[in-house]
Amino acid sequence: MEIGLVKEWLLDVLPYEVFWATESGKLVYGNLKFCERVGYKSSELTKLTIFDINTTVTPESWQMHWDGLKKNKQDSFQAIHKKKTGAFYEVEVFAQFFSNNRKEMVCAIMNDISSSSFYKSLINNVESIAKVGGWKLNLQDGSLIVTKEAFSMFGIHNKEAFHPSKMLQYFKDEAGFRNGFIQTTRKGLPLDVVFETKETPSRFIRTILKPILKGDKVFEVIGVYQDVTEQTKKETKLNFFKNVIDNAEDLVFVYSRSGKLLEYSNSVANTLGYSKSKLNQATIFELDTGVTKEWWEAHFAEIIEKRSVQMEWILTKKDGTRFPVDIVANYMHYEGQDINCAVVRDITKRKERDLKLYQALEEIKFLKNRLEDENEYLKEEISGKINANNIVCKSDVYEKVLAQVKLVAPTDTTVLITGESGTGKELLASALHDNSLRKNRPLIKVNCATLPKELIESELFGHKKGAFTGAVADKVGKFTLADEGTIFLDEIGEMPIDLQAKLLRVLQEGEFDELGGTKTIKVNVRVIAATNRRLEDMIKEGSFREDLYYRLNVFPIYNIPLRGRKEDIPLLAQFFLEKYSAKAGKSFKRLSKKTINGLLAYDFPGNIRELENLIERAVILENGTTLHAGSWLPTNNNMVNNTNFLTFEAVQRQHIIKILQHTNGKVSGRGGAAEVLQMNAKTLFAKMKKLGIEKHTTFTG
Ligand SMILES: Nc1ncnc2c1ncn2[C@@H]1O[C@H](COP(=O)(O)OP(=O)(O)OP(=O)(O)O)[C@@H](O)[C@H]1O
Repeated sequence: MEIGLVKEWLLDVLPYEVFWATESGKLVYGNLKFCERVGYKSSELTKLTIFDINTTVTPESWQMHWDGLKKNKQDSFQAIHKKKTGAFYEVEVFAQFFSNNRKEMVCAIMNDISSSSFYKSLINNVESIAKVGGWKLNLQDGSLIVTKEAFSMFGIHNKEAFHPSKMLQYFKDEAGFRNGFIQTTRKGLPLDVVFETKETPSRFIRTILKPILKGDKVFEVIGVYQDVTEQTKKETKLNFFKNVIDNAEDLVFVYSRSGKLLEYSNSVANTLGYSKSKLNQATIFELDTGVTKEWWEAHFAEIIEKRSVQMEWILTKKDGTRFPVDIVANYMHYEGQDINCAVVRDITKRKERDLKLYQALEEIKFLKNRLEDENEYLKEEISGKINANNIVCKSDVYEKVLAQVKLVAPTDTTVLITGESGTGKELLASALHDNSLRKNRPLIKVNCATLPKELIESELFGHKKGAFTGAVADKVGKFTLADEGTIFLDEIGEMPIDLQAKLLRVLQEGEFDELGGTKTIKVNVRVIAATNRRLEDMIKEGSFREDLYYRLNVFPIYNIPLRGRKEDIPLLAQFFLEKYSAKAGKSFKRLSKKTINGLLAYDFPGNIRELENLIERAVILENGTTLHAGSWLPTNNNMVNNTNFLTFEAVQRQHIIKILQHTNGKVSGRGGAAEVLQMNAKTLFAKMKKLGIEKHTTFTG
């Protein structure tokens, strides 16, 4: 066998792919294995160039590669070859420069590394788990090898786009990336920087560039991209929290079990006044001389047991100033050691507030006690008796009145109660009845002033059907109703004179004649009469029968006006306050001293009724538990000036005068005041007399 044939045979049996190429890149030979791998026949192959096989190679890079090989004779690298079908595969190339018959040539011997799939897949897996992609850039021929993970990390599929000059567009800091690459390639400086991508949400890619030097020149760059988004975000979060802690007003101390200060917030240095270099070396025992080793051990044991302990403490600054703090000491176990993380809050302001609050509370307590004492005194002052008949009394004078009531009540004696309007005459009448043997029978009340004169008779004595026009049915009189009971004739002074005889007969004989009937009716009635008029004067005037007066005045009781028994005012006011407060759903409990003084200073022309109305109004107007003096409280001055406080009689007087002015002084007859007022002329005359309106008064103008 010829030597040449042996060589050729050898080239075909060796487990390597081999081809020869000329300076122009033309392929002049390919062994059987190479032809089989790329899928060309030997005859087809010799028509191809290196650019058909390795698509990343350009004429310029081939020339550089050729020159390098010519100089260095050999080189090894990885490359990607393209088959006739268009598929790519990776190879490890050992290139050797040689000349044959003066012809210069490159012999490339290739080992298919894509077949070592086990290692390849292992590397791929490791890369994808670690999120690490690698690449290698040959600066001489510009060839680039990129791992699968590196491609998929950026979603790129072709090498051109992976070149660092293109990759920079993926990062926000394009200039930083470009500079880093230039520094590595030109100055041989390695790079390890995290770049943020432009995507949303962005990722953080750790970029490592390692220059491979040949002599003093960088001929290759090995690059690593690592997706460190998660770590970076965690770090950012940690930094954020560290920032929060540093900027918090609270002081954060992290101590080891031995008492060494491991970490602290900025506020610690700022507040305590220590330098950071001092704090970095400090222990709890230096920072707080009050803490002993025993105490610290016990404290640590407690936080280990309870996980968190809260306490108040006094901290000392570097300059010796002391201030109160609130400490929450938390137990943590970190990197194999026990940690005390204490959050400390300055409570100076709170303590000052507490002190002020304490002082305020003390003052309130003092005022409360004083008020209670006052109230106690007031209660004592007004604590009189509210007897079974709801008659409030404290004054001795009124006690005497009540003693009279008590005395006469059980008898059948006729009682005449006199006194100003609103003094409680009706109340006394009720008390008389309730304390008599007749209490289980009715107490019939008749107000003679409110009844039209012509109706009083039938009201008192009843009538038979047809007794007078309008008597459409029989009517039982009040005397009949009060049989076995009591009749209370209020405003007895208003009783028409012609009826007084009939009344006298009932009083004397216990009988009367029915109006329009034939029968004489016998009744057993106790009579209690009341008047605010001076009946003696009326007798003199001839408008009240003297005999009736004596018959009524068997047992006179004079009801004292309120201004004559002022001691009763506080008690009465309290009684009405409670009554109307409950009624109005308010919470009044007491009257202020000023209110009581105001009430005592007032004369109460309207007597107890006026006081009652006043308190009722005040309860509506005011709020609280104590009734304070307000605009509702009258004075004797405004009583005179204020027309709002005109008495009922004054209003009646004004009204009658107004009408008389209108009728030119005419009282009775057509167009007279009695007709306008729809009342009996005699009644009006009586009223006028009572109110001091003289007949001869000129009413014109
Ligand atoms: N001692 C008292 N204790 C409690 N309430 C009282 C007392 N005296 C009077 N009152 C109350 O004052 C109001 C007026 O009383 P009363 O109607 O008995 O007076 P009066 O003298 O009959 O008035 P008038 O002459 O105008 O009919 C009533 O609501 C009554 O309950």
